[in-house]
Amino acid sequence: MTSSVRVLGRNLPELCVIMTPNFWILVVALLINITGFYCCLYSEEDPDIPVIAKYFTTKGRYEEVNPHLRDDILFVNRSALKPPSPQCREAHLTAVIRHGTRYPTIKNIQKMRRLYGLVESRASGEESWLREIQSQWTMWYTDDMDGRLAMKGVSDHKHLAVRLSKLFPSLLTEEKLRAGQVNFMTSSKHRCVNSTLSFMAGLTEQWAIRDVEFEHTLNDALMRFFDKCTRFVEEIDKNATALAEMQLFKEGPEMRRVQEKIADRLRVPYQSITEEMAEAAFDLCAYEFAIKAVNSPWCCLFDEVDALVMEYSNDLKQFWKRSYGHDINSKASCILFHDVFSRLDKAANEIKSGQQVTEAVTIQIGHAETLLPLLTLLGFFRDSEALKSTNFAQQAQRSFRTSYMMPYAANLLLVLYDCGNGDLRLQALLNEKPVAFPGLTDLTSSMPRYEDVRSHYRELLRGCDFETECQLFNKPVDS
Ligand SMILES: O=P(O)(O)O[C@H]1[C@H](OP(=O)(O)O)[C@@H](OP(=O)(O)O)[C@H](O)[C@@H](O)[C@H]1OP(=O)(O)O
Repeated sequence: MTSSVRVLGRNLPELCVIMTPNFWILVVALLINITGFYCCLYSEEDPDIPVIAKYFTTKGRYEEVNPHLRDDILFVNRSALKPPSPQCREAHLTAVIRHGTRYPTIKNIQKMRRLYGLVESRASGEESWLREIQSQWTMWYTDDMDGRLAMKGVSDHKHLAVRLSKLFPSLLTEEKLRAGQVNFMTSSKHRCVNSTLSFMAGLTEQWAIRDVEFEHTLNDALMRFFDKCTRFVEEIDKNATALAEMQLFKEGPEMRRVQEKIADRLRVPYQSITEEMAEAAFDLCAYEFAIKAVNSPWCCLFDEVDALVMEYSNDLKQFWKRSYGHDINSKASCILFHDVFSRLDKAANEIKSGQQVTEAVTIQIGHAETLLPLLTLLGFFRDSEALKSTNFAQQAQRSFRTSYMMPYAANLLLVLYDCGNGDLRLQALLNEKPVAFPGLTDLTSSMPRYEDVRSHYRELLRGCDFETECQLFNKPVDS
């Protein structure tokens, strides 16, 4: 991706049409050198997309993980599914989905408000992006927004529903929906309930269904298992030392340099740009883009080097609070793991006994902290080395990158195929892209036999007891 510069509020290419490119490049280079004039970068692909949009971690858009959707939000590629033989037919779909694009939580809105006050009153400079913040932009986020679903989040789920009905045209159908063979389960949080209603609306609008309303069940035991797991609550959620690596990185040299560069761009004292202020600025850039599709002037406070540091800081949070950092993080999702496989087993047994599959589709809508522990339990995105405060440089090519795994509306799909003669296959898709089960190399196809998948996870299927794992013994963290 090439970058271009925005000078005096206008895109450089527009200015270049009247002079030879070399002349203008020289002028800009001189401007930067003489005045320290910081130009805000944007991508040549699309000036409305911040160059740093690919580093927004759990506050990133689904479209950045599936760029083809920027042009056609309803595009699907069924040929990517590749069942091992033409006689295979999809028999059951379980989808564990994160809610859609949301507003910031109240704690972050308050940080953003403090940052805006600082920039409005103390920053100085003639840069167009700074003048835009100080004279045009207003702090429009209010405390009552507190993590609620944004309108973009409604369309995230409406569009996802339509794409899944196109991806699985014999499963997610109007007939099955009306027959009660499509079940909806959600976290009780408003963003998840509203995402569920949006997903349903995507289907009912597609099929012009107006004569019936469909039910959904609130199930926090499954969708918010982390709240119910005593050991997680006591040893991780309430224990600041569980996130020590994240905290050390936030106080370390890489983050300090980001803070200094922001202070330099704003021409304010270094001590006024704390790590929290840097995080608030990064969040403002991410939320303005995710909610309004705007390449906000706040994004001009970061270059790509800075964004990689901010991304790693949030990946450290997710790694140590929701993933491989502590064993209980993923073991807390045992209850969801068993729920998913119990439904797959039920469908498999109905197929083997020649019965109709009673539950064709289950849509389960939760949070990043619902999906990430489950992906961890299944072994996805595990690196050889843990993410630490001291190995940022070595982790540049890590697979544990929440910008890729966990955007708004992120989803894990498990599709059971009946290939005839008792041959059942199971395919996993993450964010609509087929993924192999980690460590399960199936020689015949990308779609392993269901029994091979069950065998691969036999220890978890036999054990992984939520009550046992979540009991608060005196055993040390990570045992
Ligand atoms: O930093 P914030 O307050 O945004 O963190 C949120 C979580 O957002 P995330 O860290 O995943 O970007 C939010 O997860 P979500 O999937 O529901 O968006 C979580 O529900 C909320 O409690 C905050 O998590 P935290 O761990 O309590 O900071």
